[in-house]
Amino acid sequence: MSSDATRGAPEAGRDLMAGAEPVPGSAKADPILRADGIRRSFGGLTAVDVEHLEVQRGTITALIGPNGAGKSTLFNLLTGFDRADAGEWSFQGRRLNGIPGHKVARRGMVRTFQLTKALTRLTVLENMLLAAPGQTGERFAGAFARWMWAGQEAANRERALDLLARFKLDAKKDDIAGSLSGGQRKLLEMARSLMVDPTMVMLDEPMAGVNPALVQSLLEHITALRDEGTTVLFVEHDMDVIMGISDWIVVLAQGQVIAEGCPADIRSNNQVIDAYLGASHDEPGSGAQARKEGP
Ligand SMILES: Nc1ncnc2c1ncn2[C@@H]1O[C@H](COP(=O)(O)OP(=O)(O)OP(=O)(O)O)[C@@H](O)[C@H]1O
Repeated sequence: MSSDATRGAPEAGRDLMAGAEPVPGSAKADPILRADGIRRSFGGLTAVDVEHLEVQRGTITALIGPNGAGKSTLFNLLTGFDRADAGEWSFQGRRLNGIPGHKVARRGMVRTFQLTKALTRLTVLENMLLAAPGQTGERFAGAFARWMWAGQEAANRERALDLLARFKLDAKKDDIAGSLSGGQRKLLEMARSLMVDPTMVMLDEPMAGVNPALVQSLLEHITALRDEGTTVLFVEHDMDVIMGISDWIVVLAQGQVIAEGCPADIRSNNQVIDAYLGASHDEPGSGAQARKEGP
């Protein structure tokens, strides 16, 4: 891809990485997320075995690796959607072990989800409202609570409409989500995650199945989030996207962090190239695209 948005992240994000060593488990100046000894096995297979990982606040960090490296499993563990066999991890200094996904989101760390079949039957606006923070009316009874609840519903609706306008989905607010294109669904997934005003967003393959015409728009949204101060951690297979917008890259292979660094470090790291070639995958920086889904 040769677009402006992939030509290089604004310096601010990369400046934050200036003191970080390009080695697995390297310390960051101001880590928003830390994980130690996090492990998950399925039967005899160790899917994740990460000794130490820190994610720098205010940056776009990519989590990459060949198929089956453990990226999705690590995402699930960190966000409370799977249980680790061992390890400790914290977000903004608070331990997250054993905290379920919806509570992790309330603490400011949200992940995107592909639209499930049930959600595709709802309208775009209904999808947004379902992602809104907890409803006050569920906790209190009586007229005062109903009045407060109505106020909250109005605020949620206003936020949803603002976000839909930002992602250029406002004209589609009453359309059934299932009628959206692959790229528009990705925009909706991102917009949904912002309903809770997160400090950190974790994007699971934001470019998968996206028509090239919408890739540019998605990239601009991701860099805009970072420029507004939101920390972004994303899993992606498209090497052009990864090398273009990441401030820092963490490489997983067979459940372990085998390399970390800025795009230039990773591009020339032989261990990373070997891991990808060993998995018959794209060579990092080759420009080849290995999307799981078609356009
Ligand atoms: N629920 C599960 N039960 C059994 N094995 C699992 C389960 N989830 C993941 N695995 C296995 O754990 C390993 C890591 O899988 P994971 O999906 O985390 O990798 P990934 O890096 O996200 O791969 P991809 O890029 O293909 O999505 C794989 O060998 C996978 O088959």
